[in-house]
Amino acid sequence: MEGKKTREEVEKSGMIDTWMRKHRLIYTGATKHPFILSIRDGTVDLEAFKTWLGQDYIFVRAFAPFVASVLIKAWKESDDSSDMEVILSGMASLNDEIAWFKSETAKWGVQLSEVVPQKANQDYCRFLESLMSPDVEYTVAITAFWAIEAVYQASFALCLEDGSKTPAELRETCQRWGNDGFGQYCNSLQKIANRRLGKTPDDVLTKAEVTLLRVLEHEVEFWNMSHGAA
Ligand SMILES: Cc1ncc(CO)c(N)n1
Repeated sequence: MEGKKTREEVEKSGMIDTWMRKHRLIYTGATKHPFILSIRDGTVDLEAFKTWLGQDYIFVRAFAPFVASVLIKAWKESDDSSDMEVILSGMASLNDEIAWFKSETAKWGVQLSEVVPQKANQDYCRFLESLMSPDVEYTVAITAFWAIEAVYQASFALCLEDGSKTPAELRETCQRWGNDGFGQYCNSLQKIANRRLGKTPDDVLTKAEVTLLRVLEHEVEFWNMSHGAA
């Protein structure tokens, strides 16, 4: 029988892996959502895809300042100067991403000026804003940042696996988050989070775990906007 792991044992394997096992169900709910599975099996409703596209553009506009706030925390609090470069590379790709959203929405005939943020999106953006507060520890913020990116990486990578029937016109979208480079970037974020979580006091550790769960819940709700629970 497996006993409770000591703090020391958990640190060796990495807190993120431990939490992923512990919260497997909600993690799977966020990364293998019916909307993603519908892309993967080729049955996706293109109206649902367009809804996601317009809503995600709004999300990314709020996500960029959140990433900027993580950069500030890294600069002030990090014990490793290379953290900043990883976060900065993430900011640079967001610049690219915003341009991509503009051309992709134009391609699909989605009028960005007419997209109204839905409730799940508003809630998620408000949550991001709460994490931008200087009172939120760098360790908590970087854990959230990793989770937000990792959900998209895992979800879209699934649509590119052998045997997936992702429609040709959606492959570029899936590549954006499902490509190996983005996977490496998520691994770098995970390493930073693990390093920080390995030496954080218990109260901050608990805050980071709760924040991770909130991210996963918001991701599920976000997918639900386009597909499922109306
Ligand atoms: C909702 C959501 N989560 C994560 C990402 C990853 O950048 C995104 N673009 N949108």
